[in-house]
Amino acid sequence: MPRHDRVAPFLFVALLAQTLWFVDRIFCLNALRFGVLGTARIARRIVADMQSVDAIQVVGIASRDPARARWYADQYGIAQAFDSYDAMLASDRIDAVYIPLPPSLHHDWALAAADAGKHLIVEKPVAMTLAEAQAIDQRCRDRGRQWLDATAWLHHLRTDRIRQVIDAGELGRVQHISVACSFFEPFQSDDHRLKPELGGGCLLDLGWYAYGMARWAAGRLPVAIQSIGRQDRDIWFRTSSLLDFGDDLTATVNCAYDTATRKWFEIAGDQASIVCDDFTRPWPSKPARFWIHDRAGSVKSETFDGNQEARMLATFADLVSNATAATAMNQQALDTQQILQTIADGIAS
Ligand SMILES: NC(=O)C1=CN([C@@H]2O[C@H](COP(=O)(O)OP(=O)(O)OC[C@H]3O[C@@H](n4cnc5c(N)ncnc54)[C@H](OP(=O)(O)O)[C@@H]3O)[C@@H](O)[C@H]2O)C=CC1
Ligand SMILES: O=C1CO[C@H](CO)[C@@H](O)[C@@H]1O
Repeated sequence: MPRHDRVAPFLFVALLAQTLWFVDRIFCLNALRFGVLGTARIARRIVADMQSVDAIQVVGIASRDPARARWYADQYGIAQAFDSYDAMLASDRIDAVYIPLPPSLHHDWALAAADAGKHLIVEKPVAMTLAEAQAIDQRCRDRGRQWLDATAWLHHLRTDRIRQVIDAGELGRVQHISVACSFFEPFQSDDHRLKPELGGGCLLDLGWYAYGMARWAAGRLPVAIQSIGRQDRDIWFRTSSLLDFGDDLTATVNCAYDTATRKWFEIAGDQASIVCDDFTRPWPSKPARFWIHDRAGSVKSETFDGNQEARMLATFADLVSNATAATAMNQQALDTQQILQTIADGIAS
């Protein structure tokens, strides 16, 4: 056989593979097709982050108000505007939904999404109660759908590095965790954070980060919690808690709407402590960072690039494409919800 006859089939296959690769890149054939429920403020940022992830395509947005959905779609380059949340869930052009609704609506819409065969990313807090969060988890498992809470700091490269520092024993034996998250009064008019019926209050909002951070650092649920709190306008404006994780590990956690913006933690070991002053989201225009203070007083710092939201979204797309549940992340979310529930029940009684 002449040489070119032998080479031709290989050239053809290579050309075909390259063409398919280009078609896939241009038309995003394998991308996870996302729809967004509601026109939340946070969705503007997350939609932009979704649009930066190759494995994701934002194909629709739904609103209670069709004109608002249309405006939002035009403004943010989203192909389809849906006139209602139900219409979007009924669409077979949507594989997954992002749910940035007020907390009291997360449970019902997450169940509806899973029932409609959608994978889902639900904003924090996952739900109002542990029972609701567990129901979402169970329903997704029953329907073979993946879910994740949008707690982006857990996905930052910095967070992986902090875990490494702890696991490598650089802090020695970890004894105490301190966390504080706050900002001074929700300022948007009509903010769901100020409305008890929509799940308002600092405990579900900022407590999700603060108590969740303590659970993440400890790697388990506390065995006992003591809390005090202050309410204003029927919602939590401040809670402060002492958590006992057993085995001589404790934490103090504060979340509030009555102090200026704070988002810091310290994990203290018997050899050194690690301090981070912006763990929920890096301060604007600054690289993500932390400091390790050792017992001799020397300090070293590390900084990190990277977009935690984009990394979270890429992780989710990967989980869906591999049909793998986010088991550890889901457990972190359920445990966080359990801690918040215990605190709310404990202070209220
Ligand atoms: N991960 C993060 O960094 C952040 C997370 N969040 C979380 O995201 C969620 C949304 O917060 P945020 O962006 O402030 O929300 P917004 O108040 O800006 O928007 C919520 C959207 O929900 C829809 N909605 C449906 N029913 C109601 C209702 N009864 N009242 C009000 N809105 C309703 C509305 O869309 P429409 O009318 O178009 O249907 C509205 O635009 C919360 O769970 C919050 O905790 C918030 C900020 C940052
Ligand atoms: O999740 C969020 C990010 O942080 C904000 C405060 O700075 C919260 O209010 C919001 O709900």
